[in-house]
Amino acid sequence: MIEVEGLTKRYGEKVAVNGLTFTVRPGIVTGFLGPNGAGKSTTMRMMLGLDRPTAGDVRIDGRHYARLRDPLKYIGALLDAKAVHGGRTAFNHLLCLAQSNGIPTSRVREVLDTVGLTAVARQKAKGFSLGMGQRLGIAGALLGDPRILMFDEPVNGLDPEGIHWIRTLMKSLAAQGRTVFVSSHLMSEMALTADHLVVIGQGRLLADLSMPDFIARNSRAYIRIRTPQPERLRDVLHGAGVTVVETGDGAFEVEGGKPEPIGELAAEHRIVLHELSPRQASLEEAFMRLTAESVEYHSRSGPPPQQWGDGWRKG
Ligand SMILES: Nc1ncnc2c1ncn2[C@@H]1O[C@H](COP(=O)(O)OP(=O)(O)OP(=O)(O)O)[C@@H](O)[C@H]1O
Repeated sequence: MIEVEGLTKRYGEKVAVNGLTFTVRPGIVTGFLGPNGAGKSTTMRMMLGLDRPTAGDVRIDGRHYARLRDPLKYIGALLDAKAVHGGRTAFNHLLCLAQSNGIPTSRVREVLDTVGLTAVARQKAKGFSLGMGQRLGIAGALLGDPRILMFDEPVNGLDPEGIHWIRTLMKSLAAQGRTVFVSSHLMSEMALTADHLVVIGQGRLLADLSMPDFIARNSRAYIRIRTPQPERLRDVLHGAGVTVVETGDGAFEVEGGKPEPIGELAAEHRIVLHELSPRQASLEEAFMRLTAESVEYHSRSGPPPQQWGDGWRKG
């Protein structure tokens, strides 16, 4: 179990992590979600004693990281897959880690086998692909057979086979009763992997709830309508007590309900409809709504300005 209480980290004026309190429980995969710059990596670094909190506390199975003897036996982490001495072979990299943590050499062979790197164990890590590097980092996390595992953005840059492999691995580690904590900025990925979600934005806790609860609260059902007579339709629906919301792309949305009565009302008033479709908001949309206020680096929505890309015509 990982217990986080009032965890805060300031870098000068910047508050990277702001009074976080939550618990990561064993037996399930807990997804740690937040937009870029939300404070996920900083939180994970403090959990591992790599950064000192400005305030607050983290306990690993009841103890501070610094108090753990042979910490790799309690908690294994993949923070940065590139943090490997490139001149070392995969085997030697793991052997160094094992020897400094009182772990037998036989375990090095076991974890190489688990992550599928046995055939390249004697190759230097600098020649590894991104996926192989990620597998080597995971082998390091598994080395001490720890009860707690932590992965920072483990699927970044991986191909579908690699993503599937990591997802299956995380679920099986949780099924063995281990605590699995995994960060991502992609809701779609977490929806397939996590049983529980901790969502942060600008260092603050935004949600701490089970995946089914997140889905129940956020997968909003609505009806999307497009018409060439928007004013008339708005008035008719308004008159019938239906609340419509304009989406900004010329369409309307009506929360909940069924499309049939709306189609019938439109027909009764001879209003042409170009679209009348029941929709379900995706979890990605729900996540973006939840974190919208706290996104640090907004991109423009919509198409780029007209003048972009016109330069080549004049040349
Ligand atoms: N050493 C540092 N010095 C100053 N500011 C920092 C430092 N480390 C992180 N920050 C700032 O703290 C905030 C949180 O960063 P962090 O890397 O923890 O976010 P994140 O959620 O992991 O983001 P990402 O998904 O982009 O990796 C960011 O605004 C970042 O610029």
